[in-house]
Amino acid sequence: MKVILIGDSGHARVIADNVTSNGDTVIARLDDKYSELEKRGECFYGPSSSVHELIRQEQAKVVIAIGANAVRQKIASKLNLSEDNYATIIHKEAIVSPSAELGPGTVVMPGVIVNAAAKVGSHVILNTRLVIEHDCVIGDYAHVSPGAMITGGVLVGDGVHIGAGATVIPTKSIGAWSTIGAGSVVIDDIEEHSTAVGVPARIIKTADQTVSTANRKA
Ligand SMILES: CC(=O)SCCNC(=O)CCNC(=O)[C@H](O)C(C)(C)COP(=O)(O)OP(=O)(O)OC[C@H]1O[C@@H](n2cnc3c(N)ncnc32)[C@H](O)[C@@H]1OP(=O)(O)O
Repeated sequence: MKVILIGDSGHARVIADNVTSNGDTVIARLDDKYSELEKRGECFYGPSSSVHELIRQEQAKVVIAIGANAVRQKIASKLNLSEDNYATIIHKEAIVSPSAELGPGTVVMPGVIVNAAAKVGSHVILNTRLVIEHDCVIGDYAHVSPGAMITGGVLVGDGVHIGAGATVIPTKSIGAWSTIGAGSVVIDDIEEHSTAVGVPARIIKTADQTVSTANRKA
């Protein structure tokens, strides 16, 4: 498979490694820091607007290789490609249950385990060595960071960022576009657009306010 990466930063370099781990080839790195499409060696570099031309010319699939969830969503909306135009990239050293589902544009890094009947949406990042346990549902544009442990039956909303090494206990829900701090342990449902940190995780920010330290539960 030929793959076009949208984005040309550190995250894109990691995804390029994932692509080549399977014997596939990155044929283009598109980023709006480039003004014109040009070929250097075997790879095209150019602005993201070149993507439509390259898909037609090269019969390639696309991955939006940008770490920020909201930016990934914005670019997907702007490109307006069909689901078929996106690749799902699974590193050869990840373990994905045959009964799990992964959406288009989703990337699965080395050492990840996705267990039975998990449903992972589109344009999701499942980062290095995390675990998504059985029956979890992970929304579109979510990013689960390295080493996180998402236990059985957890619901992770669209656009959620779960920090490195965080744990979510079984059947809890993380509302859309919330952030869980690195190393936190989520033992309660977390409402949308919140930031929660600590062990156990407590909400420190909501969509329209910052919860003062004094008001947080001990
Ligand atoms: C390959 C890769 O690199 S993937 C990237 C993975 N990235 C991550 O895991 C980063 C996750 N991000 C975090 O943990 C961040 O600290 C966030 C998003 C939770 C909070 O960031 P900010 O909104 O900037 O909060 P800020 O740094 O101002 O901290 C606010 C308070 O929360 C506390 N806090 C922040 N993060 C944490 C945490 N992870 N655990 C416990 N407490 C925390 C701070 O000590 C501070 O407490 P105080 O008000 O009592 O002083």
